[in-house]
Amino acid sequence: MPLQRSVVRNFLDAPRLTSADLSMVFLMREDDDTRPRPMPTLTVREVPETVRALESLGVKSVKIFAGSRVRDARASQGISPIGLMSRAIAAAKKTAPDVLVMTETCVCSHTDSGECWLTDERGGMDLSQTIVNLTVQAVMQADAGADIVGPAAMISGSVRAVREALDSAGHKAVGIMPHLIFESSLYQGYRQSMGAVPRSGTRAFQIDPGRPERAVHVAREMVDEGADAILTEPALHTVDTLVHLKDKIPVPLVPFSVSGEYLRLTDCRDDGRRDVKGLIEAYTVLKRAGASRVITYGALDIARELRTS
Ligand SMILES: NCc1[nH]cc(CCC(=O)O)c1CC(=O)O
Ligand SMILES: [Zn+2]
Repeated sequence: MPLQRSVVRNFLDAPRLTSADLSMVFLMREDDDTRPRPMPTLTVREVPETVRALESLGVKSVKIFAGSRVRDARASQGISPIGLMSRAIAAAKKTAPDVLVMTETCVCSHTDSGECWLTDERGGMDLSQTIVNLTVQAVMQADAGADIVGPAAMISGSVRAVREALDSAGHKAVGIMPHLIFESSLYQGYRQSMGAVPRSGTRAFQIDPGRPERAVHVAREMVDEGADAILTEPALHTVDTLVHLKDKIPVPLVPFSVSGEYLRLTDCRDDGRRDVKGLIEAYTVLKRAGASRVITYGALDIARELRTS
């Protein structure tokens, strides 16, 4: 029977997108680094006011990405306890202890090659040393106050190694949400902004979009290794996988709406902000599809928009 009476219709309405569904992305830069970038960035000094604005609008979590100015084959600055990542985490946590802080845990913003892996003396992939770097990074991020770390290199065994390292460092309460990444052209804005363009031109371990069964395999492996949740990216291009995985794996799925999605689905407004209505529509789809949360560069502007609409 058609639902004509609006009181009945409203009663049965699906839940709408709210600001609590969203996680805000911070791409960090140093104060004196004014190089123009395709994506919005943030300095540590700007973290407190931004976190306060997010919290007051109901956005309860942030995901932080940060690189190093000095880069080498070993990503040695990536594990610095006084690096940009540590300072950003500490600034957010000091301002608002109840705002959940997630991080990216990867070497591509710390290597001179822009690759998500370290090289050995002969220039080859050194996966075991890459994993060591990731474990040290994860502990350093947890020491600074991170609630959930995010191994993003898609290296088999890295989630387990990070779990073991966090546990032995006394960070049993810190969660792990690894990135499940499909190959895509939508990462350019991010890579250019972070100086993380891979020298080889590709990311060795990302999922070939023609092989979705591989995503299921990798997701299972991540859960077996100790993942508490899984981040999928790009968000819209993996919505089929999200729906599929929801019945297959026992952890929450959190799409990451990447730089290319932000740049393509928003419009410039007269007041300098971006029109985020297209993002709101897209994330409503993700919520319907079963996303537990959505990580997005638009969280602050969407929260403002939802408040007034
Ligand atoms: N290190 C993996 C990583 N971390 C963040 C992004 C992309 C995020 C975005 O585009 O917003 C990627 C993918 C990649 O560089 O291949
Ligand atoms: Zn990486």
